Amino acid sequence: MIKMNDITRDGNPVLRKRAEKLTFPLDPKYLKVADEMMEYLKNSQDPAIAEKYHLRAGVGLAAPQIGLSIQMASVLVPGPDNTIDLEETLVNPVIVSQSVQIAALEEGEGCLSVDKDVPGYVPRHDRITVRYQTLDGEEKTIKLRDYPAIVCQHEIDHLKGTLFYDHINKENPLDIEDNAILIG
Ligand SMILES: CNC(=O)c1cccc(C)c1Nc1nc(N2CCN(c3ccccc3Cl)CC2)nc(N2CSC[C@H]2C(=O)NC)n1
Repeated sequence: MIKMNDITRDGNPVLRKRAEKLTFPLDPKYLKVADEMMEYLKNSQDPAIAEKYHLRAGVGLAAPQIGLSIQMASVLVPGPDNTIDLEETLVNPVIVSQSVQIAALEEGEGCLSVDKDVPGYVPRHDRITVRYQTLDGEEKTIKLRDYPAIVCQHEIDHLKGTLFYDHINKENPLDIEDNAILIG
């Protein structure tokens, strides 16, 4: 199972590389990686397992965060009442359209690869359309908004070597355009 010491931390050059596109059929070793990344997210969201193995909770994990510079990211976004809003492993994801409307998490963003707390709004698009391939190579297009959209932008950033704090206003971290939507 993936544990915190398997997660690359800020400063590791792999987090600043553009990840390689994957070809299909996927090498079986990458299928295993996808399973392990999703398993990490599930474990990290289970208080008992997270405590037992000292896992930081996450709703997204990108392959560069476990040292693999490949275009693969898993997202597991819970909805209300133990529902699941989004559970998917995105291969070669591309944001094909995005809203002018800006949104940000009201509490800022955290990242499993960034140990320090970096306060500030991370301006992102409130709505996005993502085109990606599933693990069996099927092309899919999904439209996302609000929290799931923020999470996918954060994970797709990882595949381009971007970290969330790159987007924070350096002069005034709590500065964001007036009509930005703050997601609580
Ligand atoms: C600095 N302030 C903050 O971090 C921050 C502070 C407060 C609120 C938010 C909302 C913040 N922000 C933030 N909180 C999260 N979690 C909330 C808790 N949750 C979770 C925790 C326990 C069980 C199950 C679950 Cl589900 C896991 C996910 N996740 C992200 N991000 C940024 S996009 C990728 C995603 C990620 O997975 N990061 C590791 N940001």
